[in-house]
Amino acid sequence: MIKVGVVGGTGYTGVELLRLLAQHPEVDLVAITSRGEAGTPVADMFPSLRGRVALAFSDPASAALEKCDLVFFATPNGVAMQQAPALLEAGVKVIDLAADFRLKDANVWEKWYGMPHTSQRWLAEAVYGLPEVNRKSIRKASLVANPGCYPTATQLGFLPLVESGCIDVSSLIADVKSGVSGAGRKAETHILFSEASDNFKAYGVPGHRHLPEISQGLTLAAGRAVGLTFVPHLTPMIRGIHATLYARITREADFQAIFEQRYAKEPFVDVLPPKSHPETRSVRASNICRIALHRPQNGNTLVVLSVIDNLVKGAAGQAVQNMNLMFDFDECTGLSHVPVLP
Ligand SMILES: NC(=O)C1=CN([C@@H]2O[C@H](COP(=O)(O)OP(=O)(O)OC[C@H]3O[C@@H](n4cnc5c(N)ncnc54)[C@H](OP(=O)(O)O)[C@@H]3O)[C@@H](O)[C@H]2O)C=CC1
Ligand SMILES: CC(=O)N[C@@H](CCC(=O)OP(=O)(O)O)C(=O)O
Repeated sequence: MIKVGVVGGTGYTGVELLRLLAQHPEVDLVAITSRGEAGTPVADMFPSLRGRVALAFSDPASAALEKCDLVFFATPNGVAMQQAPALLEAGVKVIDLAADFRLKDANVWEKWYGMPHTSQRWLAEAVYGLPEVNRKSIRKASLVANPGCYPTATQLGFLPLVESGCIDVSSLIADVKSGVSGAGRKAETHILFSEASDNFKAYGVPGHRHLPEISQGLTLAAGRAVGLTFVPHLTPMIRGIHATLYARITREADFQAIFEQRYAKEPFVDVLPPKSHPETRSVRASNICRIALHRPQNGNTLVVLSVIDNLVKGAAGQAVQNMNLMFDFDECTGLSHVPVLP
């Protein structure tokens, strides 16, 4: 068993982590922090965890996190880069669910996140936690930067094509929809029930902070700079991401076979039969990404459909998958739930 702490246990990714960790046979949860709720039993705030998590929230300053083998940060952007280095220097492994260690260039980080990076040493050491790309490095990492939710669905959908050399990587288009839990648990007007339900809108069209993260990953996969148009949308559902991805063919190939071969050994990527239409509810509460490929009217545009649960493969589940790799557990431990319908 490993001793695990969670910094930021009151947000949606925090409680999703607790749901998964409470059922993980190799994990002993020893600390869950909240500054605002210190002293409150976790199960008082989240009755779904009654009988499964006996801890109370503790203040991060007094939580003895340095006694853990692994600490997850499920905190807003900018927190882990301040608090994780001391733990890492004490030999504790860290997985950050926020964006602090995702962008390799500190100038790009500052441009998109509006604050200087305070831990460039650990930024250089961090491994981007997309197991389908970096499995070997994740196994040896002390610090894993867990990918964002839109970047997970988008990169998994584009990767086989970008790696194949058979598409024009300068004209990629990602039209992606997210459920409202993607915005977190904080009180904000645009995610009030009467604003977000029975409504649908694009946002961040001039530039969203996941654009540089997706571009960074696809550029590495392509071996040259990619050109990407990324448009996120807010949909009136709670969980789920649906990415509709467009790529122009430059060389003919059996694209369905390319996808099937690329993900043949991936436990959490399911390539559907040709012409399928994956639904977000087919992955709800699971760590699975389902992908389907289309070639409308046999033209020269490929359309890839990629769905995930933003809180699981897009956040907490992928973080547990990374933990399994870092501690040499079976990669699927604690992650074999069947999706929830309806
Ligand atoms: N929602 C999603 O689908 C996804 C979210 N993410 C990322 O995961 C991270 C967490 O998001 P989400 O779960 O929505 O959480 P919230 O942002 O709603 O919650 C943040 C948590 O962090 C704690 N916290 C806030 N500030 C500090 C601080 N300075 N020091 C210590 N703890 C702090 C809060 O508790 P308290 O203030 O009481 O200490 C709370 O428990 C974010 O960076 C988000 O971008 C990533 C992928 C998907
Ligand atoms: C629907 C919604 O609002 N989604 C969030 C992105 C999800 C997220 O938390 O991303 P990071 O981990 O990179 O911060 C947004 O667009 O800001």
